[in-house]
Amino acid sequence: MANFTNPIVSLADMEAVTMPQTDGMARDYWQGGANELITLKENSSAFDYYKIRARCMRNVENVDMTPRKPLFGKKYSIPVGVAPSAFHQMAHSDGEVGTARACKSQNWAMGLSSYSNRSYQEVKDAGEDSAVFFQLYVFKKRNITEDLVRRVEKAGYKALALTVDTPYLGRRYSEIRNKFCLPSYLGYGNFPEKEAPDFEAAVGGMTGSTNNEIDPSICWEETIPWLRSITNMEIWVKGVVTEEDTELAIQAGVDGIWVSNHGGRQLDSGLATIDALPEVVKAAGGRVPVHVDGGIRRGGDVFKALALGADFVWLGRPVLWGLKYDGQAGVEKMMGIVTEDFKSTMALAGCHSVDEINPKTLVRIGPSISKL
Ligand SMILES: Cc1cc2nc3c(=O)[nH]c(=O)nc-3n(C[C@H](O)[C@H](O)[C@H](O)COP(=O)(O)O)c2cc1C
Ligand SMILES: CCCCC(=O)C(=O)O
Repeated sequence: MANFTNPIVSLADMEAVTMPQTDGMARDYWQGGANELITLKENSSAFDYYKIRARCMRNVENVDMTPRKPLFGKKYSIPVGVAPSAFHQMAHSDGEVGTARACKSQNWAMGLSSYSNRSYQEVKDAGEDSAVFFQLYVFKKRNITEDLVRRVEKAGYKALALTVDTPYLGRRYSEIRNKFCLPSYLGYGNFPEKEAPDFEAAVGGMTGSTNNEIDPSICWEETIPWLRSITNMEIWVKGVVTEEDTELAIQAGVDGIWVSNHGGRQLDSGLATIDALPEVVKAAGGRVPVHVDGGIRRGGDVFKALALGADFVWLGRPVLWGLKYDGQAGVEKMMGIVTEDFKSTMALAGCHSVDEINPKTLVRIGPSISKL
């Protein structure tokens, strides 16, 4: 463990003590976002427009945090999971295996990035029932994607989370300036050496390189049916933020929708995800589950996302802070803080179970959202 002496009682504390001790290239990669960071910042700050209407005198001696619905038939401890993020070995030598062990020990769900350092098989072995989502990028070389999909299905992953907000990498100024590259001693765990996609070539967005391996031509009509033809896993889409795309996704037959703007790393000036969530939930109309990520840092944020209709929420950067803090134990510590904070919010709001967290428990103040 690095030398952290401050008591850590919130995720903000964990961020504050770990980031100054993180190498600049990694710190910029984790903390950065697209362009002027407007969406990155608003993902978190927009939660403050929502206020909780607390009920009292409701005997909250027992509070049950189990999710409203099982996920892939399993009851996790809490409707909060670990979102897929790339290159966990930049935070700790255990990498995604440490993260998966923490998920298994705390009974949390986990998504694994296509760009993990450790392989999907190592992560499945470590995380077992917790390692459920495999986040998919579709590459121009479709045979590489197809082979990967077949391998992760065989390993026991339950669903693909097809990332739909990244036809090109966003323009992340800090990565462009410092020419982000994966340290040479780390690898791409999911690809045989000769097929490893060229992440560095993607840095900079459309102008970064003509050799971007991610296929920017993916679309509803072609890509979802193609994935269906090669896998029996569930197919979810990660990165939907509008009612229009919710409808198209459902028409295309997806099994679930994950509202996300990639933690503000892709399109800058997009809506904060907590503000995009209600229109997606309304358009989905209960036909498929809706999950959300982006800027969630407190138990109150989890509560608000559930109140607005999300079935499950996911954390990105806090997992990296936890890993940096102390590997598996650090991720477990981060999870403990979120769990305590969510439980406390539920009790103080007078909710015994997640089912009781509904739109009536919230009001929104401040600038309103209206379509033009
Ligand atoms: C360093 C980093 C790497 C990421 N890598 C991926 C990735 O490989 N695939 C993906 O779909 N999303 C990726 N994401 C986005 C996360 O899955 C998630 O949408 C986002 O981090 C949620 O926002 P938060 O960090 O504010 O919690 C990454 C995010 C970060 C911070
Ligand atoms: C090509 C993208 C890889 C990781 C990623 O999604 C991110 O850095 O946000």
